[in-house]
Amino acid sequence: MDTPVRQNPDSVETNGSHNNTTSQNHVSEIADATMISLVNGSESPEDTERIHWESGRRLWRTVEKTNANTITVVGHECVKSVVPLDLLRYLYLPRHPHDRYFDTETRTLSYIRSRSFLPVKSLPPGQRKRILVTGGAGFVGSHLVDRLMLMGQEVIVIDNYFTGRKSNIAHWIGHPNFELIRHDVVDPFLIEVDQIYHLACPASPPHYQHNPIKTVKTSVMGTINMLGLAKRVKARFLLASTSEIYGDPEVHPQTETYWGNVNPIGPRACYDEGKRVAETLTYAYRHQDHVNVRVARIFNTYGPRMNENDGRVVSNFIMQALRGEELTIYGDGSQTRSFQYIHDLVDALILLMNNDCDEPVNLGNPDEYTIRSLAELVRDEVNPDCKITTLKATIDDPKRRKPDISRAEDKLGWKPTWPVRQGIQETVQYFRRQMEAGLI
Ligand SMILES: O=c1ccn([C@@H]2O[C@H](COP(=O)(O)OP(=O)(O)O[C@H]3OC[C@@H](O)[C@H](O)[C@H]3O)[C@@H](O)[C@H]2O)c(=O)[nH]1
Repeated sequence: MDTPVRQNPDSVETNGSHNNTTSQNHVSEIADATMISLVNGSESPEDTERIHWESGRRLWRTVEKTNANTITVVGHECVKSVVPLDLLRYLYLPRHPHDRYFDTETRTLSYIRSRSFLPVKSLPPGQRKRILVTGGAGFVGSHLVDRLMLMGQEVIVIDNYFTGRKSNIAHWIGHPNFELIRHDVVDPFLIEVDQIYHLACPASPPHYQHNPIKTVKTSVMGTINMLGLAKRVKARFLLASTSEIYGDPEVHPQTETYWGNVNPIGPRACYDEGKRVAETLTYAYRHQDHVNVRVARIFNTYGPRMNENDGRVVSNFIMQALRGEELTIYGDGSQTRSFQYIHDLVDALILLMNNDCDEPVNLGNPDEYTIRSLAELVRDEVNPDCKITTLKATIDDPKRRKPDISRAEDKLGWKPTWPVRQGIQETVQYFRRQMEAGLI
């Protein structure tokens, strides 16, 4: 049951568990089309994918990969969340930022109004849902929004931009299926919707510890407000909970039946206990008021659109390596985490929302790494000359963390498909391009 922790990053294979190969033979030639090249993983010409994009119409083709393990689509047919990866990458990994131009001489940014939107599925009215995503401008929220939009759903985002950014979802502003509202979930909010993905809350330890009272308020009052809304409009409610509810776990790997080991007065308590209460509230509304609820316990997740100054380990290491700085390990680096790529999480969130399972479900990648081995992996990928240094350990830092995902496998038919190295490569590409574009 307990598989070995990765010590040597070279042992990370791009093993072929990913299904996702697809062939698109739909080729169109448009003389004046703007061409966007999207490159998957290696930048060899055979691996190039191209989108032809013209006046609101996307006419596209992908070149079949020579490597059968390459991921070219994400999502699950049973919930109609399947989307070609190149479309998503167009949104978070454009060769050139499509809505802005940075003048390096004057250091000014010119924003260009988008000419057109990526095509979204046209769903019959009976199938199209109105979906509220709280925290939809954040890292996880914005990827979820992209997927829901491409699936043809009607999406309403509320965000107070404490850690979220308008630029994460700017590409949908003005779309008839999309609405963006600046709102803090601590205050009540009324709207007619069918589903609520409740993600709003700072998730990185430095961010949630910055104002612990506000973090508790966000978790508790925000969740009460959204559950109250779900009750009133009879919407299905999904809570983004966290592996942090297990605290510094004494059970390894962590199953959903484990009650956790949380210091209630430590610096992490505002988040850990806040989310524990959020879960308590969710099941209280289920039992007392028959609200239809789902609870996702999200383990460490990384990917493009993390804030460069987020403070979490993956973005810290990548930014340090890109800047040629020392990679900072807190403590001796023997603590472990299991890292899941963002697309795997979005797949699972949509599956869970549309599944009958109303028990908490762990969502994470069980591939466990020591923090030191992660530092070595990032260093080797980005800049082998970088040094790795150790700093003081943080208080109450969990020593080991790894999800038992049997319930997700069993109930949702889901398991992660992105190997860590591959996700890291794509995240590095993202941050590199953000730097090149002068955005960070
Ligand atoms: O620069 C750094 C940053 C972090 N770390 C260490 O790396 C490990 C992971 O730290 P992170 O801040 O990325 O994430 P944590 O696991 O502590 O918390 C996370 O848990 C799960 C999610 O719900 C949240 O995103 C977040 O709270 C910790 O041991 C931390 O001390 C470093 O060694 N160096």
